Amino acid sequence: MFYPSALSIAGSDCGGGAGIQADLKTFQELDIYGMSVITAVTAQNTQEVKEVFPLPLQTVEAQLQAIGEDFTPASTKTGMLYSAEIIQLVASAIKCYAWPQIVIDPVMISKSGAVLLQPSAMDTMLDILLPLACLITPNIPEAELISGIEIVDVPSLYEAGQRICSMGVPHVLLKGGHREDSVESTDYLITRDTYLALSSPRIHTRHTHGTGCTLSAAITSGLAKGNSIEKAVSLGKKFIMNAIAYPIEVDSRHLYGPVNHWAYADRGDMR
Ligand SMILES: Nc1ncnc2c1ncn2[C@@H]1O[C@H](COP(=O)(O)OP(=O)(O)O)[C@@H](O)[C@H]1O
Ligand SMILES: Cc1ncc(COP(=O)(O)O)c(N)n1
Repeated sequence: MFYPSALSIAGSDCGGGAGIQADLKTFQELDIYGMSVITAVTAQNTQEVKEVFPLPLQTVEAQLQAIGEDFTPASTKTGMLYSAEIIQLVASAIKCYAWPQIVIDPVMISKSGAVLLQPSAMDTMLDILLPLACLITPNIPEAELISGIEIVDVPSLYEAGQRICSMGVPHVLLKGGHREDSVESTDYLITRDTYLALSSPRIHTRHTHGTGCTLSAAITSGLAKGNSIEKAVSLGKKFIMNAIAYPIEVDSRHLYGPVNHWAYADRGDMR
């Protein structure tokens, strides 16, 4: 019996709140052996993404190969992939090494407004990466772009989720964090013919940097431990709820402050 392991293929956030850093902190907190393939280095803090440096393709490919030749992660998540060329490398590695349980967090634009996926790369993501995944976790703006459906209420949200399922992925977790008018923050786990609503109280906070990364890493951790998608998503929702509800003040200058990666209440249940 091997120790559960997970891989994050994502960008680096030197400020430590999102990207690879958020993923590895989450894996560690959930007792998962974490690995990383870095696609891009960003110079960012809680206020802005100052610069994006996509890594040379050879550098990304070498990392994928090094992992593939020596490990089989029990589950893998993708975050910031930036370009069509990087997406092609990632999809090839997933197929070549037969990595199971792929979760796509289709990171496109940061909370501070920076482009983390070139618009021209979206079709490549949908055509070649999406069909390899068991779950995709778009926020509302991402789901609108992917599905072409404007989300104004629950029926249109459900329709957008089903449209994304019809593109070749069995589960869509459509996250409700951007619905600021609501008293609850509800995420919807959508399949071609069902949906499950997962609600938590909406918290008024500046600490939302890295929420999507942290949630998808927590779900990926749950999958690595052998949970079903439904159970892994519900554990992930619990993890992010606590990480938002009990924020840490690292510095008073923060704009979109980080979440708290070690703040969940019921550790026994998560582990
Ligand atoms: N203010 C908030 N209060 C409670 N939960 C939130 C809040 N903002 C986001 N969430 C939760 O954080 C997770 C990430 O959601 P979201 O912010 O929509 O994603 P992203 O970071 O990709 O934009 C979801 O589970 C969402 O419900
Ligand atoms: C490297 C990297 N990956 C993902 C995000 C998205 O996180 P957020 O939407 O909270 O800014 C980010 N800012 N940086």
